[in-house]
Amino acid sequence: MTVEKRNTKDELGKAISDRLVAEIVAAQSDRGVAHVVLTGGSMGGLSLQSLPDATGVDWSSVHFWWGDERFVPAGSPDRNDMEADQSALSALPVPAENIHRVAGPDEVADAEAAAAAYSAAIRAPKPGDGVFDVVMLGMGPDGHVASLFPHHPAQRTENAIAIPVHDSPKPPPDRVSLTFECLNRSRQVWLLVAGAEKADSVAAAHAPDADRWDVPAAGVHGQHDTIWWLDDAAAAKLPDGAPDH
Ligand SMILES: O=C(O)[C@H](O)[C@@H](O)[C@H](O)[C@H](O)COP(=O)(O)O
Repeated sequence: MTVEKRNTKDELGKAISDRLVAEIVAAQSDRGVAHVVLTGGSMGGLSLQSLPDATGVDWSSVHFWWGDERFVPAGSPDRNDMEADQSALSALPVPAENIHRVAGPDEVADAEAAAAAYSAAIRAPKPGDGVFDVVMLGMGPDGHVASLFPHHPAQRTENAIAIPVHDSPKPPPDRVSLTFECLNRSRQVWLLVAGAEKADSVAAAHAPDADRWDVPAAGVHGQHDTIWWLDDAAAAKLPDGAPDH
C-alpha cells in the first residue's frame, strides 16, 4: 500500500491524471491494451484532465469501465459517467465499443438486469486478460467506495462481479456496483480522496483492525498496488499526518 499526498485537491487531481496516462502507456506496452475503471464524484473529472493532451497512448486500445453507476437513464446529469464524458471521454478517439457503460432504466427493466449485463460484459473474452489495470474509486465521507456502503447488505454479496444495490443511503436509491471480489482482482486500486470531511474515514480505513463492513474503503486492494491519493485535508487524521507505507 502506498500513500501519495499532495497539498491541494487540484494538485492531487493533476498528479493522478498524469500517473494514469503513464499507467495506460505501461499497460499497452506490456499487454497491448489498457482497462481502466473510472469513478464519479468530483475526483472523477479531475482524474482525467491530462488524458486529452496525452502523447504515446493508443486510444483504440483503451477500455473504460465504471466502478458503479446510478440506475438512471443514459444522458442524465445524475449518472457517474456524465463527469467523465464532459471532462475527457468526448475529446478522446476511443471507439464507442470500448466505453463500457452500465445500462440504465431506458435500456433494461431494473438494476438486477443492468448488473447482469455489466457482469457479462466484464466476463466476456477481450484483449488482454480481462483484468482491470487501474481501478479508481472516490470515497464518500462515510467511507463508501463504488456503491458499497457501510452496513449495507449488498456489500456482502458473494460470487458476483456486479450487483444491484437498492435503498442506497445516498440518492439515488437504485444503483449497480462492482463487488469487492471483482475490484480486488485488479492490478492497481487507487482511492482518490480530498477534503477535510473525509479525514475520519481515511483514518478509520487505515486502522490495523479496520473492517470493510464499517468502512468499505478498507476492503479494496490491488493485486500489485493499492494507492491512497490524498490531499492534506483528507490525510490530516492519519497517525503521523504525512504517512508513507
Ligand atoms: O455514486 C455516487 O453517489 C458518487 O459518485 C460517490 O460515490 C462519489 O464518488 C463519492 O462520494 C466521492 O465523491 P467526491 O470525490 O466528490 O468526494
